Amino acid sequence: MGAPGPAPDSSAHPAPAASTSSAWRATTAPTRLSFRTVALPAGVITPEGGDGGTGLLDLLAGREDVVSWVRHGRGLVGWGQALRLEAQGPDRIEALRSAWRATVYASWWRDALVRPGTGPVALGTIAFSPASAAVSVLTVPRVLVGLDDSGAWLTTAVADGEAHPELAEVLARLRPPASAQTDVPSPDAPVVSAGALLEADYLAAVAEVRRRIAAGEARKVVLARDLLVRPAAPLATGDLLRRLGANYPSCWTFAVDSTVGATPELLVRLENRRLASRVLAGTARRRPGDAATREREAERLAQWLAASAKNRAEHEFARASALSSLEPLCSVVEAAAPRVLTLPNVLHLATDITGVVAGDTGALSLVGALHPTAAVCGTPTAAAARVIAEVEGMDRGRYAGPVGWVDWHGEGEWCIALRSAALPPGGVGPEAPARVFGGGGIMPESVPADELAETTAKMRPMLTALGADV
Ligand SMILES: C=C(O[C@H]1C=CC=C(C(=O)O)[C@@H]1O)C(=O)O
Repeated sequence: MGAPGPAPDSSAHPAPAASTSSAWRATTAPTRLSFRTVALPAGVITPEGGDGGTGLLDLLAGREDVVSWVRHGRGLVGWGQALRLEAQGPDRIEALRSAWRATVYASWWRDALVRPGTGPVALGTIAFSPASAAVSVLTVPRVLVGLDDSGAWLTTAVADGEAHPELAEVLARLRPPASAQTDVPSPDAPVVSAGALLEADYLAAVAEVRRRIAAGEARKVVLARDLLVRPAAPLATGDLLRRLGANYPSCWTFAVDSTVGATPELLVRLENRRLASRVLAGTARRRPGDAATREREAERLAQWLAASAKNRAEHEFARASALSSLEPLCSVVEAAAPRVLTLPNVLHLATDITGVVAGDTGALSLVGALHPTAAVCGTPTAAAARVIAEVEGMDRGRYAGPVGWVDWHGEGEWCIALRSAALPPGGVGPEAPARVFGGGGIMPESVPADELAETTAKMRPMLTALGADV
């Protein structure tokens, strides 16, 4: 791996030291990129849009080929691709971590803001299983727009030696045409069909997992299913994301390499060596209805969930697996008492974890240590993964895998790709179905029909964004 070339100006940040162990280094020399971050004028991008400003997700109206990481209107959106790193197999997370580090080492950047998400950033989506046919990817968009409480910025990434686009040119493209701003849902319902398993087969699969748990093969197994959804008319990925962001503002509305969703589960955020994680497991499903009825129902469900022995035990497995993965990598880890998280479609038992990482452990190393937690796999991990592989009947692809972003010094934010879908390349339409996923933790006392209904409730964010009435 070569040493960095001459800095284009003295404000460029020095690159961190090169990685010494890397499957990546053996195969290819890292690409040299040039990044430039500039602050955007106040009011151009606003959390809610409107008032003369544009919301981050509004920038994606009508677009394919987008990336998104937005919560409460803040985060990152982008388009184009300056670099794509791919990996597969058991070492996929470490290979991506190492390849990104080598890329950063070879690259240059200007960034006077130096805030989380400014400067070099890659967004990633990682397959759930080491045996998956789906590739795990880190992608560097050519244009990335960010917004936090201090304001908005724009990062452009080009190959080293290539000119960055003129700022005026990019700013002119930041306001999509008015025609693209209006989301007109198709009046016709999408066609929804079974994925790997018919509903009856899923009920049988839950019963089979219960039987295996009773036989002592595992203590908890997270089983999932998929549906194929063909909207009546083509739907741009950017418009799908705007619907998800509007309906589930407290979730992370994400899109990376055609993996899209609105997830409530934070795998790990690393900022200034401090980490945060939010473990979710244990669910009560909400019914559609008017606001007042739903609010009363949510209070009742919250009490029920907090007292449910089955859900508390299910949650405890997930909480314990996250803590035991983090402890060896941290100088301090603390977990709050479980609480109830209320979302528009479901309620979950939630544990907030905070900690301080030891040494120079980065976000992707934490992701590698945490994945798969018992929130998406089960307990014990290897036994549960074996049962999933034998009973679920599908390759999960990137569903239930890590999704998020990493910056130049290895910090960033990663969630679990739940409430998600795999979109076909080129976007979803009548001939090109979205594959929507949902799962749930199976415990000895699980009732198959309840577990099936729970998966449907968890699919609701994607199904309604695709135009289905559930
Ligand atoms: C596996 C999923 O949810 C997990 C996260 C929260 C609650 C869960 C549960 O109660 O089963 C699951 O562990 C999913 O949404 O597909």
